[in-house]
Amino acid sequence: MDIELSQSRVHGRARAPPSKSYTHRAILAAGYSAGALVYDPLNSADTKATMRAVEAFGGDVDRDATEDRLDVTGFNGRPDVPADVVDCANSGTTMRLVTACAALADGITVLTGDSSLRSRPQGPLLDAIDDLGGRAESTRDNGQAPIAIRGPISGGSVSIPGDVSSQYISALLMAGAVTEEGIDVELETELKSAPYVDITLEVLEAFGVDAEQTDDGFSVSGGQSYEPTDGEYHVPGDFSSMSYLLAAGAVAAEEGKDVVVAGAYPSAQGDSAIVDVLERMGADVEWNRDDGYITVRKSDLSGVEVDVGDTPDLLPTIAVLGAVAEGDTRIVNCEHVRYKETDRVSAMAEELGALGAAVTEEADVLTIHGDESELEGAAVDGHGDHRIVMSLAVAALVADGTTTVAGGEHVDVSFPDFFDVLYDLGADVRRT
Ligand SMILES: O=C(O)C1=C[C@@H](OP(=O)(O)O)[C@@H](O)[C@H](O)C1
Ligand SMILES: C=C(OP(=O)(O)O)C(=O)O
Repeated sequence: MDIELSQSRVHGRARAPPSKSYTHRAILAAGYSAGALVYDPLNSADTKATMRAVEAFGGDVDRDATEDRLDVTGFNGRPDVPADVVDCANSGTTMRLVTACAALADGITVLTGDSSLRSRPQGPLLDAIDDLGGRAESTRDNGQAPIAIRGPISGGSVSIPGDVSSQYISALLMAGAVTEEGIDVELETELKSAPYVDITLEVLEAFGVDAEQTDDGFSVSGGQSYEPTDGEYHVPGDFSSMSYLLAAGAVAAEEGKDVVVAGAYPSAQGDSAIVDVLERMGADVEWNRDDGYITVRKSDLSGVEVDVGDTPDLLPTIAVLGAVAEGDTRIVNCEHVRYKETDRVSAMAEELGALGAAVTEEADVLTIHGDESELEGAAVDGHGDHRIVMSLAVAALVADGTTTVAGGEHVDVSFPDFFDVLYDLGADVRRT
């Protein structure tokens, strides 16, 4: 589906969707338990893949739309061997978290996904499962899905690189809690995307599971049970999704009016750093942490340097801000952002370039030269990636004329009603 957007001004109040990262973990943690209620879940293509996986392992996930809740019957720490191949669709989080869960089952689980997911790196996690006494193989022997995992593992110690995906560590910690021996993870390199492991630790704690950071990595003891307080868990709002709405306000809010984003309570999400990035760029932004909302007005932005080591998902949003700002915006420490649904470093360089931005791409750095950028409406491609689509839609609000973004349907991965929210804020947006 193509989305046509014309230069627009926006204002008003919006609510960001619930956090994708917390929802995945809450659904799987509820699966590891005897059963739990997950309130305010994100219902999106990616989180549905995790729901399907919990069902494949013998659990059950029922959606109660009136209560905005998922009623999860768990498999109580002992996943069945799935009766069929598990399709993780476009979701890296699902594939990684489910790989470690599959290693607990007494048999073989086969995981696959769409063509994007089948090109993303799984090798380090497969090696870790092997080292823990299971068998894990890529069917094409290239470290990518489809993958086959044979369990059961009983825990142990393992070392793993930290600079490919933090999801490997989250996966091992979640599964390790219900092994006999527990799992110690030693990091072979510096950890990228570290706040996502903090999110895992926060959800584990909410489900009564102890896990901790150690001098050289992370550790979880075995023999634990997942039991959330009062049998329920509440998912907070998603700061990665909020970043598009905040960026829209910063570059395109109507004169004298603001964009207010609700659902913004503090949590372990590294992507709340978007507020700090906007402030550093000179945006007029205020975060009321107690009441959970962020207010932003249009302001003149200046280029800054941003290290996205902890916050890879912010790269597309920051790149768009950079194209509107004065001077250079240097996004550094971004090599791991190439291992996402698409290579987001090169996708943003290409598509912002098509809109008239001047961009320099290096292996680990993306520089947007705001002074040499004049955004003009054009036909751009979302590269089948929800974050590329949403960030290009923000760029389209300031580009002269009309922009067409191909692949608008991919927002269903993390923010299914993104275009409705943008429309309600006043954007001139049409599905074609
Ligand atoms: O664990 C998670 O929920 C996520 C971790 C990050 O991936 P990496 O750890 O692979 O960088 C992030 O990019 C992804 O959107 C969600
Ligand atoms: C990379 C992302 O998710 P995942 O790794 O779960 O596919 C994302 O949402 O930007």
